[in-house]
Amino acid sequence: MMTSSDSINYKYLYLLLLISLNDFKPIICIEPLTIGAAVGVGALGYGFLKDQTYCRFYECCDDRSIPGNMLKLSSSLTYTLFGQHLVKDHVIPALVAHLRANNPSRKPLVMSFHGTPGTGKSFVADQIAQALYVEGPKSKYVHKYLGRADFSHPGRINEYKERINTEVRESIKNCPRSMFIFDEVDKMPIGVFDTLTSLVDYAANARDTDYTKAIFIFLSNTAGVHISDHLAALMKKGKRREETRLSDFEEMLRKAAYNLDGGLKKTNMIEAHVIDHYIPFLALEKAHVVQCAEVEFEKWRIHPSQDKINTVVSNAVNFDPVHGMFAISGCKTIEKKVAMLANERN
Ligand SMILES: Nc1ncnc2c1ncn2[C@@H]1O[C@H](COP(=O)(O)OP(=O)(O)OP(=O)(O)O)[C@@H](O)[C@H]1O
Repeated sequence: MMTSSDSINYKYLYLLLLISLNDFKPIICIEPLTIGAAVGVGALGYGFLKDQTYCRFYECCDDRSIPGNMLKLSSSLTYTLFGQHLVKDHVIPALVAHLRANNPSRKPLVMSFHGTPGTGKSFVADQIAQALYVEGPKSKYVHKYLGRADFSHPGRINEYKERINTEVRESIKNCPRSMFIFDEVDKMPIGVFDTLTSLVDYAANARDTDYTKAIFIFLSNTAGVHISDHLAALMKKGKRREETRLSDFEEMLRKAAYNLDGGLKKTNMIEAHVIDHYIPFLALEKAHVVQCAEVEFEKWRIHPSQDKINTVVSNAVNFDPVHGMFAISGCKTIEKKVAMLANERN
């Protein structure tokens, strides 16, 4: 049986129902938006957290994976690179200026390394990659091309141009702090870099991609002999090797790169002055090759006498017939010779 208090309760219930129905309308309207927003925020948050976690363990285009450790480079070049004072003196400041947060330059850094074989061009390029990227030269942001292997046929020049253009654009779009090392540039067909000029030049900074943070390094033997001749001439005049300066070689290198056969010949990259630094790798003398041999013996934990090291170097290295003081292949063959001797001992 229904009591009066029950009927009052029903009234209240009816009122409550009205209120909640009224309230329900906006809730019904708002709900899809609210759910959408919540899902969106959730997805963003998830993506952010996932990126944070992912980039903590895997390589990303960020400060953790690309620390740009110039102190590391400076110390590794100081202790491991022999006979190349010009490289130490100029490559590090060039990189430091380029990596500065408030770098006013509106173009990528472009350096061209020149020298005879085995003077340390690839060695230095690898050390730069090692210092800039946690993954070193194996970083997915370091792109290395070999003239002979990648671009050997003059008949396929247009294909090569297209490849360089596309790969460089895509790589920089993916990570503006990418590095490109073109080795054996002297073995590449003339004109192969022409399409690169528009990317590297000041005017070419596209709206959707930041090209200014990239680094390009060209390695070649072009003008290596000219460097040796000039160095020998300066030394004959009484200049010590360590007293030679970049200005003694720079203009000569620019002209030689433009005029001698190879990937940079007659390139508009030189005409447009987009190569910031021409770095000469001086031909190595016997004393430097001995230092390389010492390092290699050290790797095998063998400590031969100085006489023994001198003998190994004399047997392994040929000196250029013109000046008689520069090792023709620099330190290039020393690693294999020492490894062979070490294996014979074991
Ligand atoms: N100046 C140097 N100081 C110390 N080690 C060196 C030097 N030059 C060369 N080496 C040693 O010799 C090896 C071969 O040198 P590297 O490949 O850098 O020569 P390169 O100049 O690039 O020659 P190429 O023009 O033939 O490619 C290096 O890995 C390094 O161990």
